Formats: sequence, C-alpha cells, structure tokens
Amino acid sequence: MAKPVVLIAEELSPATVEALGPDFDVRNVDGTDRPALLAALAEADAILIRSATQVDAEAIAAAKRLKVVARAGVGLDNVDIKAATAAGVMVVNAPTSNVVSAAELAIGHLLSIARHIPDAHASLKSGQWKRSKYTGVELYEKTIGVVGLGRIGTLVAQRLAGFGAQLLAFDPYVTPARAQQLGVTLVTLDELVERSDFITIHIPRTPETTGLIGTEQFAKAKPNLRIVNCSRGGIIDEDALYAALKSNRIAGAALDVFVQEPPTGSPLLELPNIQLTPHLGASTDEAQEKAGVSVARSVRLALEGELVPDAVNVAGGVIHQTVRPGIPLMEKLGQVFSGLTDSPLASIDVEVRGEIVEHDVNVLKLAALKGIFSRMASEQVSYVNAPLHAEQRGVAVRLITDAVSEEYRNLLTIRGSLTDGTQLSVSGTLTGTKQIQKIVEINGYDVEVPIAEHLIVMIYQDRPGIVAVYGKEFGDASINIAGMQIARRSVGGQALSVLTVDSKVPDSLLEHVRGAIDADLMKEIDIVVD
Ligand SMILES: NC(=O)C1=CN([C@@H]2O[C@H](COP(=O)(O)OP(=O)(O)OC[C@H]3O[C@@H](n4cnc5c(N)ncnc54)[C@H](O)[C@@H]3O)[C@@H](O)[C@H]2O)C=CC1
Ligand SMILES: O=C(O)CCC(=O)C(=O)O
Repeated sequence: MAKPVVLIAEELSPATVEALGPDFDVRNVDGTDRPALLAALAEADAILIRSATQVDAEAIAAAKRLKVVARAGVGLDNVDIKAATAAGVMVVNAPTSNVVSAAELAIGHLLSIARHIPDAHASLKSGQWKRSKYTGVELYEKTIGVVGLGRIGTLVAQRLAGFGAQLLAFDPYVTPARAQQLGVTLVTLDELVERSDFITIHIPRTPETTGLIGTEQFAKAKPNLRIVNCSRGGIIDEDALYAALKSNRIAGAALDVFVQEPPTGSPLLELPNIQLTPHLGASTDEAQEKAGVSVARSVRLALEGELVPDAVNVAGGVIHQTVRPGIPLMEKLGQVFSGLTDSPLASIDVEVRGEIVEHDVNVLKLAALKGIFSRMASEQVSYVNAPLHAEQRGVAVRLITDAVSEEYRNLLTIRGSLTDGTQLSVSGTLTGTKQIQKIVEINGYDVEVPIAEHLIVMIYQDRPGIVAVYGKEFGDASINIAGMQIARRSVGGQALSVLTVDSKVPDSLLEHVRGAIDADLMKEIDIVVD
C-alpha cells in the first residue's frame, strides 16, 4: 500500500522528519510558490507549515485527500480553519513550542530599542565611535504596557518583573485576579497607551485586533513611548506608526512582524527610529525542534485516525486511556446504527454507561457521529466535521452519561428517532482481556455478537424451520456463516437474528431470502474502518 504523503511546505527542524519516521512519503514544496503548492496538495494527506504558507479555502479545495494541516508554531491566521473544518480536515498547531523564544525576542527588542543597540552596532562597524548619540533609557521604574496576557504576554510580564518596571496590561479576557497574581495591573487600552513608556504586543491578529493601535492611540501616547510588536503585522496600523515615528510623536518602535512579509518597499524601512527583524520570534533551535517534533507527533496520530490533543477544530478534549478503546467500537456501532435506518434521522442520543464516565467521554459522541454519517455522506467524514453533518441535517444530538451499568462494565449505546417516528438502538461493549468489540443489543433484543466486517440483521416472525431456510439459501450461494445469534422477546413473537458472514452478500440474494422467510427487516451492514 502506498505510504501517506506528508508535505513539508516550509523550512522545519530536521527533528521533524526524524519524528515522522519511515511510515510516510515525505515531500517538500515551497509553500509560497502557489501553483507548486496547489499541485502538491492534490496528493497530500498532511501538510506541515509555518507562517508563510497560505492554507486558504482554495488550497483546501485542491487537497482532496488532506486530513491534517499542521502548523509548526502558534499563530493560525494563515489557515482557513472554517474551510478546513467543513472539509473534515484537522488543524493542529504547536501552542507552546515557541512561546519562550517569542517572549525572549520581545524582551530583546525592548532592551535594544531602549539602548539603540542595532544602530550603535552598525555605527561602530562603519568605523565610527559615537557615544552620546546612542544614549538610551532604562527599563527600571518605567511603566510597561503588555497588550495580551496569554502565554507569551505572561512570560514577558514575568521576565519584565525582574527589571523593576511597573507593569500594566490590557486583555479583556483575563481576570483581574490572574493579572494580580502576575503583579500586573489590568487597565483599559486607552489607559495603557496614555501611561506607558514601553508597550509590547502579544495578541492574535483577528478582525477585532487589526489596527488596534492606530492614529488615535498614538495621539494619546507619551512622546517617549517605544512600542514593540512581536505578534502579528497589522495589529499596529503601519501607516499610523509611520506618521507617529516620522513626526517624533513617539520615540521608537521595534517590529518583528509586518502586514506584508517581507515588507519590501515599506516606508517604515527608511525611518531612523525603528528597528526591525524578519519574523524571528520562533527562530531558535529550541523552538524549531519543539515545534517540529510536536507537529510530527500530531500528524502521526491524525493519520492513524486518532484524535490529537493539539487539534484546534476538534471538540474531543483530552482522551483518557480508558476511553480510547471505546472510540473504534462506538464508530462501528454508528455504522451499524445507520445501516439499519431507512428514513432520515431526527435525533440521536449517544449514551455512555459505567466507570468510563469518570473521564471526558465527549470523543465517543464524535466517534458515534463519524460512524453514522460516514455511511450517509459522499464526502470525507471525520472527527472534525461529524458534528457539522448532524447540524446540516437538522439532527439533534445529545451525550448522556451514567456511572451505573447493570450488566456490563461499560456500555455504549446509540439511540435515535427517525423522522418517520421509528425508534432505533444499538449497544456494544468491550469484553475480556482482548477487549473484543461486541454488539450486545439491537432495538431492545439482547444479543452478543463480535463485530465483523459483514453483518446481516433480520427480523421475522418466530416460527420453526426458519433458520434452516435462510441457512440453506446462504449456503447454496456459497456465503459462509461465521457466527449467529437469535434473540426474541417472547415465544412466537418476533425474532431478531444477527449473522456474521465471511463475504459480502449480493442485494439480489438478500431480497430473495427476505421473501423466502417473509422478513420484516433484512439488512446487510458492511463495516468500514479507516
Ligand atoms: N513573532 C513570532 O514569531 C511569533 C508570534 N506569535 C504570535 O503571538 C500571538 C500570541 O501568542 P500566545 O501568547 O501564545 O497566544 P495566547 O492565545 O496564549 O494569548 C493571546 C492573548 O490575547 C488576548 N486577546 C485576544 N483578543 C484580544 C484583544 N482584542 N485585546 C486584547 N487582548 C486580546 C487573549 O485573551 C489571550 O490572553 C500569537 O497569536 C501569534 O500570532 C507567536 C509565536 C511566535
Ligand atoms: O514559524 C515561524 O517562524 C512563525 C512563528 C509564529 O509567528 C507563530 O508561531 O505564530
């Protein structure tokens, strides 16, 4: 079988390929070369990127086999997460890999803009010895405003505390108690801008944050303000920044990120009171190794059909090892469930009973939906877009948990109502040390059938001689019956029979057997496992 194709679209640490191991066909493409990227994506199962590759709706549409977009870093503004989710593509990042490096670069920029280090260095290298020109300022006892008190903002604040600075922060999503813990005073953006001698920005670029710092803010700032942006270009309005620096409305700026990267032709490059780095926040050996290894692991998991802890568009939560074996069982129960339906679904209850509910079992709901809709949808159904399939069909879904399971240690059930009023249920469990996946109930009939690739489910009027009839019909057609279970609720009532057979049964034969035993239900269900 061909190995899954993993596309590396930007320069990543060699540790990435090592961590991927030998199981993949690893290919390289320049993610900024659009035609090459789109062509390579057509065959890719996974793509690994940094910040320069645009994985937008067009790229996702070109990637029919794509299962995962892995961002070796934090920011995901170059990935269209909505389009990926709709296509069932998992998006993962490496949320903690480069935060220390980014925080240290911001501190570096703060110090070097305070002390003119880049200019003084360039001057000395050009043969000059100018000392008074490069007189700077201290951070000690200055007011420093941190915009965004998330992972990186927090690391920056912790490090700046050692400089004896007074710290302010603006972050509407952080509690004052959390800020207080860090020795930071939470203020409004206006207050932060008005009071700060230095500002450092650590927020994502979103429609809300684009242009957050612009002409209005620079007008309120102290003339000695020095502002650093190591998060994303465009959060400081570049035109407003140019005007503020050009007119000495503020004292200086340091940028690692730009609206357009590289910022070729930007007038900012000409200013004397700005220092610039080419998006180097994550460019350390340590960050690159951590990011590469982290996304390689995520890609392995994703391509093995597992859920991934760092996935940003899967609501699965952390999966406990006790819950993990239930995932493939639930997915197969989902396939059995939808194999038994004849009408559209109205509602689904995913029920989880037993000790397992001590842990987060949300992932079992996703697995059930994946199993159910993979039989109904023509496009790829994954843990990512399975809830969307339910939503688009107007199917109400509930997860019901109960710590008590009377007969089995853990019992998984999918119960649903169809739009024609029919009620349907399928239950399963894992038995023995080998954790054999078994169906233990269908529509209220108790059975105990190991799940096999080909199942036949029949419901008919219980009467003598029926088993011999369908046994002969299948035998005559060379269909080998590997296992069989018959259940009934009362003598002479209806009986449900589940057969496991070694090969697929042609529709014409099923129809023939249905007629021969006058069955009320006759279904073959082929279980597909990806
Ligand atoms: N220059 C570089 O190479 C790097 C840049 N980054 C950038 O740094 C950004 C921050 O990274 P993390 O700290 O890991 O993210 P994070 O998600 O941990 O923190 C972001 C913080 O911003 C806050 N926030 C969101 N919207 C806001 C708004 N409108 N006003 C004020 N605060 C707001 C959030 O509440 C959160 O606390 C990333 O989004 C990424 O774009 C990250 C790594 C490297
Ligand atoms: O990979 C890079 O160099 C960019 C890092 C970055 O900006 C991020 O992780 O958000």
